[in-house]
Amino acid sequence: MSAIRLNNLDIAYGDTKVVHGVNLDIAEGESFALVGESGSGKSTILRAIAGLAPDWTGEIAVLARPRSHAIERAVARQVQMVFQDPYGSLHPRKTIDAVLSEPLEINSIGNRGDRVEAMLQAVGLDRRFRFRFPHQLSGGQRQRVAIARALMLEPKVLLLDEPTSALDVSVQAEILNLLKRLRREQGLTYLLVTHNLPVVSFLCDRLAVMRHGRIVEVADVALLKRGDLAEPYSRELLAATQGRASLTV
Ligand SMILES: Nc1ncnc2c1ncn2[C@@H]1O[C@H](COP(=O)(O)OP(=O)(O)OP(=O)(O)O)[C@@H](O)[C@H]1O
Repeated sequence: MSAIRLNNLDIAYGDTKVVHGVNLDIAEGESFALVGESGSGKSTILRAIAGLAPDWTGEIAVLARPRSHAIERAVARQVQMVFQDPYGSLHPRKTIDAVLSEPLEINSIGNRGDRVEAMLQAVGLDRRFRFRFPHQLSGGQRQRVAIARALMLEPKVLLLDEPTSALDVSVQAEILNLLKRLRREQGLTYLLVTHNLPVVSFLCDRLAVMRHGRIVEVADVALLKRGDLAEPYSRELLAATQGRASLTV
């Protein structure tokens, strides 16, 4: 089954169309990357799938169900977003316990304490972090909390918007390993936006290269690793990273 299917998707901000005619079919369990130059519309596509960019036409289907333009609670339970900046995405006055309990409260899910502790363990955080505030955590620990929050409702799909680019290089590797493990353990589907081709090689099965709001190429990661992308623009992008298409973590 498709986890995410986009059919002839156009997305606009006001009068300006920034995504043009995008078609994508991402299978359940797949890890898929969107790469391309800044402003090419990658994050906008994630926002539209999450219901945060309402001005779109075409079709967005999540787990084979077309989504509407409204915020849909059923979709929100199945698709969660993780943002680049773990500093900005966590409320500074809420403890980690409050941050992780909130999605459970909103959805009237009980047994919250146990669920919060189990999730802290799943993302590799000691239980003593439970009643701390975000400013008492490192950047990497905060991103673990952001990932934990996204997973509290046991979604099928994570939309990851540059999830490691705000972190130190050594911490990036830890978070990438965590994402890889969680995907395996929980059978998650990832749609990841990144500028970092080594991250794509490490974490993804396929990628789409975007330019000016359009997809120019969809390829298997094996082709990226071999430096064998077909389109001239994709090859330029690869050359700009000086051939760094693999990452050792
Ligand atoms: N809230 C907004 N209102 C108006 N225009 C926006 C808004 N958000 C993004 N844009 C514009 O939409 C276009 C696509 O932006 P988007 O953030 O999707 O690109 P991106 O490929 O994710 O870029 P980056 O890699 O720099 O994050 C850009 O021209 C951007 O300026």
